[in-house]
Amino acid sequence: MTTKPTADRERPAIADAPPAVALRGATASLGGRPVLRGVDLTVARGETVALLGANGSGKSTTIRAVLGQVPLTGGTLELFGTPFARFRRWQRLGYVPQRSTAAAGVPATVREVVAAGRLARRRFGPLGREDKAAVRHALDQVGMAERIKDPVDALSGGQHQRVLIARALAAEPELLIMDEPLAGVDVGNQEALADTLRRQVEAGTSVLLVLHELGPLAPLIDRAVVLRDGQVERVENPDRLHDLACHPHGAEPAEAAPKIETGLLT
Ligand SMILES: Nc1ncnc2c1ncn2[C@@H]1O[C@H](COP(=O)(O)OP(=O)(O)OP(=O)(O)O)[C@@H](O)[C@H]1O
Repeated sequence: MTTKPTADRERPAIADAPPAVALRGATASLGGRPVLRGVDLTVARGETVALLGANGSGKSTTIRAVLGQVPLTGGTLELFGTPFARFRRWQRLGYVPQRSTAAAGVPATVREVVAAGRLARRRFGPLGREDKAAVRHALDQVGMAERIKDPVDALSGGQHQRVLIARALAAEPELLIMDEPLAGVDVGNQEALADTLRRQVEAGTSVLLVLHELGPLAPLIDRAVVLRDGQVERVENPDRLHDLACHPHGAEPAEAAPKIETGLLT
């Protein structure tokens, strides 16, 4: 894990910067059914926010709404302080989709998949030196550099997942959005990925991620937003303090809230 990208990230100063994500009163429907029913979600610059909740509670839909993949029927969304309709700087975002939706069976090499993470940063055409360094660095970070020439079809599920994480890292994003990034990844590699994510966070990256189990990522989480039936049920800090600013649905006292334990919310 030695290669470094040649370009610095050119981040703006993050003190006092508008939040990476500001979703307010978001409503959305899928298949004619309301799926998000007034979700408020803020990810401050440099913050790591976990979305938790039972199957079908709206976690993936929330992050897909943040990415513009699910249109809002109500409420507002701002990314880095820019109303969504005017937001164009997609290179500031990296996205790791839910594994089942990402396994499309496309014939591509590991290098090609990870290089796709550079698309928002460059014109079409051959990879430049910076792109190649970023691809190599991202693969180093997930421990997959040795498989760079392999077809992704030849990877196991967990290895494929690590390549998808590398694709998001290759974008050198200021906001990483990940849908169950550790699904199918073995414990040893979960620890390694948690370490990678910790370095991203230390470098100032904001992170929004869907998790079923906090696992080795637990120490990184600043706030956990628990969804239920398309609404925020509660918001918890690691020390179980509530963030009322982000919890418009009536938070219970912290001592009454059940402790967030691995696997208990699903
Ligand atoms: N394409 C779709 N058409 C219709 N309904 C959908 C569609 N996608 C999701 N839904 C519904 O929206 C609701 C929220 O789904 P979502 O995928 O956001 O849940 P989730 O919290 O991410 O669940 P999981 O933990 O199972 O990934 C569910 O009831 C689901 O059935």
